[in-house]
Amino acid sequence: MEPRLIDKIVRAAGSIENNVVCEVGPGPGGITRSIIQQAPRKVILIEKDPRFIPTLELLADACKGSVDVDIITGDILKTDVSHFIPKDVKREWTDPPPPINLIGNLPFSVSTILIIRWLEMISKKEGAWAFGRTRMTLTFQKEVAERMAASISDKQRCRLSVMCQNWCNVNYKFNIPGHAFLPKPEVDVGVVTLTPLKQPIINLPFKMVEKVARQIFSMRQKYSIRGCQTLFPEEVREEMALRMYKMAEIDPVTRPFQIANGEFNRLCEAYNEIIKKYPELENYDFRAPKKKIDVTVEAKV
Ligand SMILES: C[S@@+](CC[C@H](N)C(=O)[O-])C[C@H]1O[C@@H](n2cnc3c(N)ncnc32)[C@H](O)[C@@H]1O
Repeated sequence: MEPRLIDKIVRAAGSIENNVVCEVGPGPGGITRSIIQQAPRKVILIEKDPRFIPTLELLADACKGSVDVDIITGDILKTDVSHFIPKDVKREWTDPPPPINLIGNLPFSVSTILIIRWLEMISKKEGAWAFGRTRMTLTFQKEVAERMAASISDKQRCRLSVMCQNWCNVNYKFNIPGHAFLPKPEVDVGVVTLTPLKQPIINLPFKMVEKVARQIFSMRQKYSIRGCQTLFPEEVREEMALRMYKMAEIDPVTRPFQIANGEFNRLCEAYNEIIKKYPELENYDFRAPKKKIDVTVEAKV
């Protein structure tokens, strides 16, 4: 990639001088060189492919004495970066973000899985988020970046938008044309920065928010209550979904992409109330092989 574009990705992270920078998937170190030039306090490189490690070691040797570089051969999906972050950079969650930056230009298939995994860690304040509201700068396929940032009524709005925006401030910085990369991807690239919010909009467990958002968006073009019904077994589906919409004061004919995050909050809170009352419904999974659950709605209301 052109040096100008590499610098642009690093600059999207803001000032990284004196920060601890964790780069995921450095490859032969294109972005790493640009990171090192900004005088960070420490650089942590996590690269899965051992063939790139000797080049990264040469790079680390070249800046010995000026920047401390840790090289970890491993899969970011299985690595807890918190082990490599100095303890003194820890901040309270409500403080401004700690001087830590996670930066990565990973294959698209990895970055999309990674952001979901990281959102769950943010929700639990684990890993890099045990140090406070650690910021991320990552590249995604342009369409995925657009979905992450999509606001209400945007045609790209989906479960990923609700999930990302529930735990983070999503800042879609800019696009990089696919032809700027080697090998050339078929699609353009979107650079996104995410800063965890002090308070999530929906303050409920990650898995529950994910389940409600997944089912509601499962029928994108239909009334949102149709997708919501799939949160419940067939016998009680219509009754329970209607109850959920009444409790949340949402019009059942609203389409999924027209539901704002605050309204999702009311829907998730209503779902939480319903499963507190009917705990046997909590593990219902529309996608699992069918089995009958004994719920007598009338008797329990
Ligand atoms: C698209 S290349 C980008 C290289 C470099 N960051 C750049 O921008 O020029 C992606 C890099 O991520 C690495 N990678 C892929 N999956 C990974 C994973 N799960 N954990 C860590 N690194 C990974 C690949 O080996 C490769 O070096």
